[in-house]
Amino acid sequence: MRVTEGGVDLEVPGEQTEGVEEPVFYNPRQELNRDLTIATLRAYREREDRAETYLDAMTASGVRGVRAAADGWDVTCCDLEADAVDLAQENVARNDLEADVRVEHRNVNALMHDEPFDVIDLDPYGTPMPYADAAFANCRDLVCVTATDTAPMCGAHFNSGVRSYSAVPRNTDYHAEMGVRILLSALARSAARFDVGVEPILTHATSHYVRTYLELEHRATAADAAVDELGSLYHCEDCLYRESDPGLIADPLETCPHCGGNRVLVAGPVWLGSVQDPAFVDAVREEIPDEFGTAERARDLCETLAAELDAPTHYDQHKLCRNWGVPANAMDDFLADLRDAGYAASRSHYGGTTFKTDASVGEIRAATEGSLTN
Ligand SMILES: C[S@@+](CC[C@H](N)C(=O)[O-])C[C@H]1O[C@@H](n2cnc3c(N)ncnc32)[C@H](O)[C@@H]1O
Ligand SMILES: [Zn+2]
Repeated sequence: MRVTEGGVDLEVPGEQTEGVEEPVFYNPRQELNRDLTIATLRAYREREDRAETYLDAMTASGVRGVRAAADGWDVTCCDLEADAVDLAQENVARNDLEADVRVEHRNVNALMHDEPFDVIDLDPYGTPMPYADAAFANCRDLVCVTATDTAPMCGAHFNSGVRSYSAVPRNTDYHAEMGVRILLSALARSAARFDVGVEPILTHATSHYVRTYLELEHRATAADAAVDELGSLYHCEDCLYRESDPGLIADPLETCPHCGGNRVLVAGPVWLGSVQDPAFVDAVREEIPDEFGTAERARDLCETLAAELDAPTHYDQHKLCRNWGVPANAMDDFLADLRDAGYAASRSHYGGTTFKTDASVGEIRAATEGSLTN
């Protein structure tokens, strides 16, 4: 099957569906992820012009590497599977690229330990954690990470999440964001082992995966600063009250300060810090050309991300209203009530009914209750 994506031509094996036994060499549902990757690489190089080498660590069809090479990056593609390596080589040859692209048939962990790269892109099936140490030990500037194991990360598959992320994830109404913060916590701790500090400059949770871009600083004090961004989340299952608590030692609430209930979940260590650099996200948005297949969605996503309030968890307006036994009103009116009451509030990219605010659940109720009656 012939596919064109982002201006490059690819041959990929016939019809492919995720979850079947055949390996998925090319997943069209990840086009938004790849379009944003290319835009991010462009924005990053604008800012850091020394960045030249890009490792497409799990290349499959070669699509990321070919697209990056077409943009002038010095690319190495790698895959463990011989079929993928053959396919990637064919796709590199098919595109008449000016730059040489190397395709390695190796376990990428060994490759990453052997040579440094400016940018490393980890795009495995499931959790990226088995590759994190080698990436942080040897990457110079930027590590890009996809994680598709959302059920473990968000606490729905609890034991698997604990094993993969050495943390306690909890299944809450902000499950995708729990996944983001569990993933970032594990990545920050992996990097810290090598005296590397991470700063997430772009992060999104989109249709069953999380994607994050971590800028690295190779200094022990930067690693300390990243570890300082970790902490715990306490979450009341009854009234949806939540609280964040910085530091690696949790001091869990015995009862909920809002409703007095004792069904308080504790999650952590999670990343409590920022997950974007809004100015960088704006720059990424500027690098998305109309020709990209997901241009409109990618730009909308960047716009929402850049405007998203920097708070550790989001709320779902419908879930709150259901809990309160009142019908939900228009999101813009709801957010306007919060702002009129003096709170910061924004939409969030986790879904059309989600928002962020610095108000507590009780304060949200009080600020919006006038507009939420039948
Ligand atoms: C999700 S696919 C990659 C998709 C591709 N990056 C894209 O955007 O279409 C994961 C790939 O990782 C490869 N892989 C798994 N473990 C690996 C390892 N240790 N080293 C290198 N490649 C590996 C698999 O063979 C598979 O082709
Ligand atoms: Zn409560």
